[in-house]
Amino acid sequence: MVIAPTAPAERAAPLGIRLCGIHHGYRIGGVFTPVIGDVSLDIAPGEFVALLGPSGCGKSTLLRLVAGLEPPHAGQVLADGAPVTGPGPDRIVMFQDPTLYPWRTVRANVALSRDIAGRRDDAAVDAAIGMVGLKGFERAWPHQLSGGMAQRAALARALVNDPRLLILDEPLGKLDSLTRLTMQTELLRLWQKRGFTVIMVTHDVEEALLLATRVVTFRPRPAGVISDMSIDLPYPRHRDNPRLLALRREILVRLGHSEDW
Ligand SMILES: Nc1ncnc2c1ncn2[C@@H]1O[C@H](COP(=O)(O)OP(=O)(O)OP(=O)(O)O)[C@@H](O)[C@H]1O
Repeated sequence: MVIAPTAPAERAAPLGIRLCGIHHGYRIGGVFTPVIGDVSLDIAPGEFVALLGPSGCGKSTLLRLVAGLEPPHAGQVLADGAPVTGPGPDRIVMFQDPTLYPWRTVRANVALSRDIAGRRDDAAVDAAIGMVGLKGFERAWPHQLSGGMAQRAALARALVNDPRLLILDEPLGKLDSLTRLTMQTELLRLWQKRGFTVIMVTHDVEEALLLATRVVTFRPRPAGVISDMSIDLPYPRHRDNPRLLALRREILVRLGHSEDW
């Protein structure tokens, strides 16, 4: 297993997550529908874990449980051994849509979570903006940004509070393919530099294999783990690496796609 380089001493230590026998479901049209069925996973501090599975299988639901946005019906989510009972500043979620406030500048958007946390710190805001390459755009409004820049601003907002766990729900899903490649590199660089734990949902098997130390695949209705693979490939990874291509094929087959994909 490849773990991120050790974080500098002043950084908050990366968070370890343990999912113990998680069951969850929703009432849809008056009928209870199981969505997650007995999922257990152990995610070590500093790991970069990608979750893959068919649409609607419950990946985002699992992320919401880890974020503490809702409690599981059964089982437990533990963060560094302590039960997760609600959202916390150590576990930051980033969604597919950047959800920037249109009436706030880039700087004010990035500073927002810091303002809410009552920890005004101009240097931290500047550092986060610099880290995602938006220096010079602090005073821009969200409508003046490209899709990739808006997603960078959202990433800066996620990083400004020095998260111990970054929870990413298809964060690059709506970007064009070139911007997506740049953002993948950026995300990897930030993870290697900052050393936080990452749990990322993606639909892109190649993206999972380029970035993650571990790829977990799920079956649907209710979601259960099909496979859990450590990806022992050095960084930077190349999409045409034969080992990566073999893993890609293996994962696609496990997800029920034909071998000639
Ligand atoms: N708040 C909710 N109320 C009722 N049903 C919900 C709710 N959230 C999710 N579901 C249901 O739970 C199931 C899993 O949804 P979820 O968004 O977790 O899947 P997903 O794997 O992330 O899907 P996708 O890959 O398409 O984003 C779906 O059937 C969905 O209809």
